[in-house]
Amino acid sequence: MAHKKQTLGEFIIENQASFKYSSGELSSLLNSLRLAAKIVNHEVNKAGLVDIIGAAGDTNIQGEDQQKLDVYANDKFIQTLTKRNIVCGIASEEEDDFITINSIDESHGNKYVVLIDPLDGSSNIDVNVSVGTIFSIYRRVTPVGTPVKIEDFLQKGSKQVAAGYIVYGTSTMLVYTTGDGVNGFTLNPAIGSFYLSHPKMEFPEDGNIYSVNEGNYIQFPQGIKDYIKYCQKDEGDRPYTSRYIGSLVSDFHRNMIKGGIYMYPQSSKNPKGKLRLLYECNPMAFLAEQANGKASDGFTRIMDIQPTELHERVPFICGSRNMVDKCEEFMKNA
Ligand SMILES: O=P(O)(O)OC[C@H]1O[C@](O)(COP(=O)(O)O)[C@@H](O)[C@@H]1O
Repeated sequence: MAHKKQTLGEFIIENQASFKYSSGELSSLLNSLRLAAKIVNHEVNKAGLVDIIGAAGDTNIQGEDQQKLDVYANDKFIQTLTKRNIVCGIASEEEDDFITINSIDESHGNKYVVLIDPLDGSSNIDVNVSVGTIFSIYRRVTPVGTPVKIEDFLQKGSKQVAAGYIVYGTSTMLVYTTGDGVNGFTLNPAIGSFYLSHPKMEFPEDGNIYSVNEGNYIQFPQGIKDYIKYCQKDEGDRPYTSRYIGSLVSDFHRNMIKGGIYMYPQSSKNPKGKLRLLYECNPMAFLAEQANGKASDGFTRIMDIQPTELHERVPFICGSRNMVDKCEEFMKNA
């Protein structure tokens, strides 16, 4: 029975049995993500003091300038996961292609792949606004004993076995699901342990917060424009409040606690939107659905979309169930 003050380590072990493939491997994998989160958190917290903010001087496959903290977080998560002989492959926003990881006995015996956005909200790193890490975990579909292949990563979101995020904000939290609800753990920096602070997190069915970069308004599809006008109309429980941090993890986290909707739609500049299906939208969609929320591209459930490329983008609408339904209604009627 989950209880407050339970550490993340204890919770992982205690809930291992409820996990479909209740072997210890997923628990060890979650524990290695827990360790990497602490290492990166330490660097994020002192970002202003050490030479870790600003551009790293390279660009990633998305053509974005890599920030030093992006690169640092990417290295730390990959190193931590690689050393623990659990994963057979990693895909990252900061890596052009997936990384094949062989098991220590060279038998390609590992069963899990991890997809990761090591540092989400990178435009906020240098200005001391909360950022995050997003992870998505699948069991491989190709035979154990063979090197991992692209099809192990291009699985529908509905096949995820676990997903979560770390938010490096006023406090550092790790929030995750293994398909049995969503739980949030807060890091006690004095002790260096994550404690269960937010058991069974749920999106309120309705909310009064909408999160979207209104700077792109004129480029949005008519349905989104109509929904934004609906949110702003002085009628009933509206106008809603506009809140946009510019870090998906932070906007999602706030909306899950208070009730709200986050939108990164397609636009004339980004015909497929900006966010990446595999390591941004799918994991947040899994969490949203496990927390009684909803996630779609305006028409299709995000976790039903069949991926075709590692870094593909999709329009993303996610949050309180009734608000996403309303937004979809406007999209369909536009
Ligand atoms: O600045 P924009 O175009 O509004 O984009 C902000 C969005 O892009 C993101 O930063 C994702 O991109 P990164 O993973 O490269 O940071 C989201 O966290 C955020 O919601």
